[in-house]
Amino acid sequence: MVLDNLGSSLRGTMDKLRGKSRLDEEDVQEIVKEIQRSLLQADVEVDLVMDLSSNIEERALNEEPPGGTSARDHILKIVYEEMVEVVGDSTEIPLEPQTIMLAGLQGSGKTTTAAKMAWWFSTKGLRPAVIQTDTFRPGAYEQAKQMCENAEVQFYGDPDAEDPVQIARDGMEATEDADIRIVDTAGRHALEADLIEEIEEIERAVAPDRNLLVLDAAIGQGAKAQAREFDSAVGVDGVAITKLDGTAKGGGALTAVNETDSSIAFLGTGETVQDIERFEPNGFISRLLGMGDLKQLSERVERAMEETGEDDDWEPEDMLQGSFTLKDMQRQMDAMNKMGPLDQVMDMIPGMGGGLMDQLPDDAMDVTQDRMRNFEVIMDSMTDEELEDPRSIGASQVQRIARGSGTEEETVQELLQQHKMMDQTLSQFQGMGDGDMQRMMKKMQGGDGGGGGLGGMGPFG
Ligand SMILES: Nc1nc2c(ncn2[C@@H]2O[C@H](COP(=O)(O)OP(=O)(O)OP(=O)(O)O)[C@@H](O)[C@H]2O)c(=O)[nH]1
Repeated sequence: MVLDNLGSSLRGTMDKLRGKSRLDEEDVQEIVKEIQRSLLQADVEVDLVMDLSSNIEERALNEEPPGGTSARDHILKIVYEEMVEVVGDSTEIPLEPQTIMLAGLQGSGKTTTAAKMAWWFSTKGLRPAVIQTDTFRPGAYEQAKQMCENAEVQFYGDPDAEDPVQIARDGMEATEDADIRIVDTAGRHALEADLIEEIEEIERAVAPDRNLLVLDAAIGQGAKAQAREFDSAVGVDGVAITKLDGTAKGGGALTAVNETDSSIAFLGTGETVQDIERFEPNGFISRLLGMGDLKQLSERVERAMEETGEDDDWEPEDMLQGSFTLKDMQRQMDAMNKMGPLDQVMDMIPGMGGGLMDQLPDDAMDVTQDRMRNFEVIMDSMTDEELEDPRSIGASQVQRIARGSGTEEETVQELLQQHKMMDQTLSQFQGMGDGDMQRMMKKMQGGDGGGGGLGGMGPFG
């Protein structure tokens, strides 16, 4: 993902601050240097890197950390806030009738993004249409038509017409019934005057409510000049970054957002019409910095808690004291099942990103739906004593449980094996720093009140 290196290199530096309550000048300088190195490697433009790092340095040295905050959390918070400042809020895209024009360099992914956005709007209950004005690239018409078919959205184009401005006008008329009209334009270099004149004319013809600049995440230092030119020609209200699934550096896109004083609207993460995400700045930066996507996690947890209900007797801390019983596993499976795969959930917890899950055996947390269902039936056939103390289950009990649950003895063994692996895995998390895990488990239980789930937990708590 974009700027991935920043997260990992920063985490290494941050980890050295564990246990410290104050930052000295040397700490701050080391961190700032690390940030500069990562951003420059990711192709973020030099001036932006310098501005960002000097803001971070100044705040880290002058701001008093709130009482009880560790040095590490304090600097993380500052870095986070400054990065969020650069990417800005998500571009406002109201769910109401509107026209959006896409502009960008050749091959940046405009046509693909047009169809993806149309699909996205259709999932929100709106009726979108794509208007294809690209007469320049042979194949653009067919590609757009095909993708719109896949997305099951209306499409307008005219493979025989030559004037993109006329196509745009005709397209607006032909798609009158649509709520959302997405106007795709030909790829152009912003520094070529005639091409810029053409997009200005299309803009006048369709009078869009907002213009999005489509940028390939791999765009490097050229991003700044391109963004500036498009902005002065038609005005850039937001940016769609494409190809984030590749090994792109992403820094150019960040520069463009900063240069046009706009914000990110959508992220493209693949070639099919569904590979689009609405940009969400907090989650994006949290993940970038390896702090976990707290907002997303809290939403998932809250949803799971609503569905699972609470269990007052259960103390999540018990799991971290090494007494992870089959009953705990039952509850965990239930909650995790509702939240999504455990490795993804773990990735969203602060301090747990950083490839920690990668170090675990692949199947340590692999409880698929089918197995889960089998496991549930098996556990129903166990006595309370067996659930509390799985080690007491011998060969004859395995036989009995298998018969009682109508499953194979092998499956019962598998369950016991799975439990053992989860138990071992959890014991690795014991004594984790900063109480992150404990707090998260407690919150997952809704144990300390505060309106449910992780909602009340600040990212740096
Ligand atoms: N992997 C990946 N490929 C993408 C993504 N978005 C677009 N592409 C691919 O990038 C290539 C160019 O995308 P197009 O949508 O044709 O780009 P365009 O900006 O319309 O191109 P022009 O009309 O030439 O300006 C195509 O092969 C797309 O499949 C993405 O998010 N991920």
